[in-house]
Order: sequence, then structure tokens, then C-alpha cells
Amino acid sequence: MVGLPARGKTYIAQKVCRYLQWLSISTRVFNVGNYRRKLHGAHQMHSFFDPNNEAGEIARKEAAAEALKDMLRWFEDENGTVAIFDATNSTRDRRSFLLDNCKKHDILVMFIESVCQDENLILQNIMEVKLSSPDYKDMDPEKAAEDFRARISHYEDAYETITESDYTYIKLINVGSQVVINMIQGYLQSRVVYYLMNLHILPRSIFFSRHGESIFNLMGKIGGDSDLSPRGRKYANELPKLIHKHLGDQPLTVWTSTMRRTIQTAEQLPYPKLQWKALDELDAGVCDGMTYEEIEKKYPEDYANRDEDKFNYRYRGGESYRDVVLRLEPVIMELERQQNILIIGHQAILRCIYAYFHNLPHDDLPYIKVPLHTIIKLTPKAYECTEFRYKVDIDAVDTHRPKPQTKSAKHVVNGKSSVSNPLTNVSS
Ligand SMILES: O=P(O)(O)OC[C@H]1O[C@@](CO)(OP(=O)(O)O)[C@@H](O)[C@@H]1O
Repeated sequence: MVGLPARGKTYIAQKVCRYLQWLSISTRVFNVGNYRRKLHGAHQMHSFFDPNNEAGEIARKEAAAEALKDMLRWFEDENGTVAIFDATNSTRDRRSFLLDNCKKHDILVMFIESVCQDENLILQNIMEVKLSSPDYKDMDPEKAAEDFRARISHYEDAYETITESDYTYIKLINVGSQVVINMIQGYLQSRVVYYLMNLHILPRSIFFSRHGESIFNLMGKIGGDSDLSPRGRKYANELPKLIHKHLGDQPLTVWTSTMRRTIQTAEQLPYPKLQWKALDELDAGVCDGMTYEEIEKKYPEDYANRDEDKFNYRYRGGESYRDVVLRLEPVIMELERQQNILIIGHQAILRCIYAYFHNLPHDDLPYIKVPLHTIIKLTPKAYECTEFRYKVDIDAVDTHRPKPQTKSAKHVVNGKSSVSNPLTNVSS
């Protein structure tokens, strides 16, 4: 990362990290600020960042060197693929130090610079993020803001925007309203560039709903392309009122799959609609149209394998959750570009998209609770997503199958053995 303080570098770093991890690319952020706090204490006032303060300069370089050492170790020992070095790296000197060290270890470097001239945005960032940082814990907010501005101005004194013509870089100016790219090479770098070009920070919400209960849901059958059950149709009729209640008169676009049950659920909604083939339910291959009991009887080995590693298990002639994540990548990219969206989807599909927004691990992803007849509203914030769930008072079957009990998941609470469910806290 490159840029003055309060330009959203950490926000960008974490978004890119989440996106790549979701795509199964091992990625980690190395935040030099954390190393500085660990080595030199949390409460450094602005004079520490003055380029004329020699001791401060040495201490900051030390923190960067320590973070770099850890980063190189991570590449080496843990087989890391993408490290995001989150610091200001705002001088040519610091950038060439990084580049030289990475080159020695055959690591390709892409600089991501965030330039922001919008004073209001910078101020908003200072108020929302910086004042709650450990640097300013227990400090009067006005004094803290003043100190932070002084810190920025020290950096401004030494700041050199990236112009090194032989470096690979992307420069995002005013949150992507202008983008400059230089020497981008290869698939991964272009994916990241494309992703960064699609980011925006306008307020918006993403609504998820599964289709109304289907005839197959009622029969306990998976897959297929059945119609809604009478209760499912009732849910579809209620949906316009409910969405309006939680969205008001704001614009909205509705995305469905190409399957009958999601299209029927969206029918009454008075918004523009788009059908995505990529949103079709996980393909259960030879098991399509069967109940879980039938699968267990006919394909006991497959059934056990799926329980063993549900994220990676691929149905014969069908898909795995891992496959689904990959086919949903364009949906995520488009979601990043859009404002209010309602996705009427399927159990497996919504789990994958939900996991992206909440940064949930792949092992937990296939067990996320996305019940029928429930609207989930996600509102992305700087470093998290807030979530509300609205359960609609129309009965439906429960299609969630809990994670099979394993020895390691068992623990003892108050002397009684219980099973930990890592997902109960995401289904409040
Ligand atoms: O991965 P699991 O937990 O089996 O959940 C996915 C299943 O959910 C179902 C319902 O059981 O989704 P849907 O309601 O959209 O039809 C199946 O079609 C699909 O195979």
C-alpha cells in the first residue's frame, strides 16, 4: 500500500485480503502500525512522525523492517501467496527498500496507492476510524483529531506520489473516480486491479432472501426446478410489503437465479429484475431430486465424504461449494459496483455470498444458517458488515443440516459435555 494517513489504505488492504481469501488464495495483511505499537508503544504523538525527528525515523524504519521480516517468513514457511504490506510507504526510498528485499526472494511487487483530495472524506475517516485506534485510546477526541492532522502534515512534507515508471502500480484517485495503472502483469494482478476499480464507499444495503418454500423443500428433496409450495407463494405475496418496510423508497434491483422457485418469489416485486445463471443452486449431479436419506442409502460413501469435508466435496456429475464460489466471483464483482441489491437465491448460493461479506472460513461456510422465509439485511461498514434478520411469520420446513459432531468440536461447559457450533452467533 502507498498513501498518506487516513486515505483508506487499511480498508482497501482488508477488502482485497477478504476477496482473495474467499477465492482460496492464501493472503495476509501485514500492518506496520501494529508493529510500531508493539515495538515502540501505542501512544506516540505527532512529533514521532516528524521526518526531522531522527529517533522517530529510525524507530519507524525498524517497525517496517520487522513487519517485512515476518512477511518474508510467512511466504517461506507458510506458503503464502499474496501479502499486503499495509503502511504509508510514501517515499521513493521506502518503496525501493521494499522492492529490493522482495526481489531478493523472487516476490513480485504491486504498489496500490490511494490518493484522496476530498477533505470531507479524510475528515470522516479520521472521525470514524482513526480516533478509535489504540494510538488515541482514552484521549479527548478533539485533541486526538488535531494530533492526527499534525501527523498527516508531517507525512505530507516527505510524501512522493508514485511515479516510478518501472514499478508495477495502481493509483486510485478519489476512491476510484480516476485510476492510473502501470506495468500490470499476469492474471492475479489484473484481477486485483479489476476488483479495486469496482469498489465504492457509498452507503447501501444488500438484502438476501431464499426463495419461498418449494414443493421439493416440502418433500425433503434437493435440487430440481420445482414450483413454490402454497406457503412459499404466500411468502412471495408478502415480500413487496416487507422489503418496502426495511428499504423505504430507495431504489433497488432484484437478482434471481434462472430457476422457477426464485423467479416466482420475485414476481410481485416492483423493482427492476435480473436473472443470473451463476446464481442457480449448487448442482447436486446424480443426486439431484433425491432426499438426503435416499442419498445416504444409494451412495453411502459419497454421503460420508460430504460430511467429512463439505466445502470440497463435489457431487458426482455436479459441483462442490468450492466450485460454486468460483462461479460466483463475477456476482461478487458486480455486487461491489452496485448499490441496493436484493438477491433471491438458494441455500448454498447465499451461504457463499454471505461468507464473503462476513469473512467466514471455508470450513464453516456450508453450515451457515440461511432459513427459508427470512430476510437478511447486510450493510457494509468500514471494517465489518452489520446484519439484521427479519423472520416472516409464515411457516416453512427447516432445510439446515447441522455439522456432524466430531471429537474436536466437543467441549465441556459447566461440567456437561456440549457441542460447539461456530455458527450459532451468525444466525441471531
Ligand atoms: O449443501 P446443503 O446443505 O445440502 O444445501 C444445499 C441444498 O439446499 C437446497 C434445499 O435443500 O436448496 P433450495 O432450497 O434452494 O432448493 C437444495 O436444493 C440444495 O442441494
